[in-house]
Amino acid sequence: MSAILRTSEISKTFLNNQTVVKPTSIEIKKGKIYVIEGKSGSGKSTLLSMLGGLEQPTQGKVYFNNRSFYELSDQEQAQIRGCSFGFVFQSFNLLPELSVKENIELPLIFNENTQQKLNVKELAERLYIDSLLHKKTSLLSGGEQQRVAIARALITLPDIVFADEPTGNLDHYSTKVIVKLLTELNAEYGISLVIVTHEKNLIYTSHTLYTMKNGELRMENESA
Ligand SMILES: Nc1ncnc2c1ncn2[C@@H]1O[C@H](COP(=O)(O)OP(=O)(O)OP(=O)(O)O)[C@@H](O)[C@H]1O
Repeated sequence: MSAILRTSEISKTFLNNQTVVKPTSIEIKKGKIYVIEGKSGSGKSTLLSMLGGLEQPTQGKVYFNNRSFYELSDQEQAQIRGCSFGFVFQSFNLLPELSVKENIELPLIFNENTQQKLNVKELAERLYIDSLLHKKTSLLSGGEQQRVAIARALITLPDIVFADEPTGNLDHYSTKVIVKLLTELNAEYGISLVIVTHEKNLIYTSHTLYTMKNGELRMENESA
């Protein structure tokens, strides 16, 4: 199967001349789960940001559906980020004054071309936050907030979800709910997942496991 997203030797060097991601080529295929493990500071988040269209590589190219992403217009890039990519960060990034429902619907408001593909109530039920839909997110626990962030990332039924330690610091229950939903939606809709995590159940379900060490990505194992 051909890759939806691929890179040719992307690297990132910051202004202090520190190369935090060494030349890396990776392919993201439809319906596959990729996990990246590695120590703090090894370059995982920087790599994820470059793959997700959030940070331009210093060298090399990122191709989404065979088009060089960072050479597209700002509008085209925003459209791909809004419609085809979903993001989940460890820090939730929710708007505290808005309700759970409004936060989940944010991608639909920010980008006029974005379409709602999943039903808010149904998604909320699957994440056990349906009774919280009208509450402000500032009133929720960390685990509940992350489940809202997951719903927001999935509402457009993206091709790829990028998640940076989505279950870091969360309680066992929220972790279990999040792992279950991500793996179910991967199986049901063929959403590809690219996840930076140390969570053993996500590592267990991954099709390809990578480790990042001093900016170098290494494939540890790959299943069919
Ligand atoms: N904008 C920036 N300018 C300069 N250095 C940066 C910048 N962003 C990240 N770095 C540095 O790049 C290195 C890799 O950071 P990165 O966040 O990618 O690592 P990580 O593996 O995701 O770490 P963690 O697990 O702690 O999140 C770190 O040394 C960090 O300080």
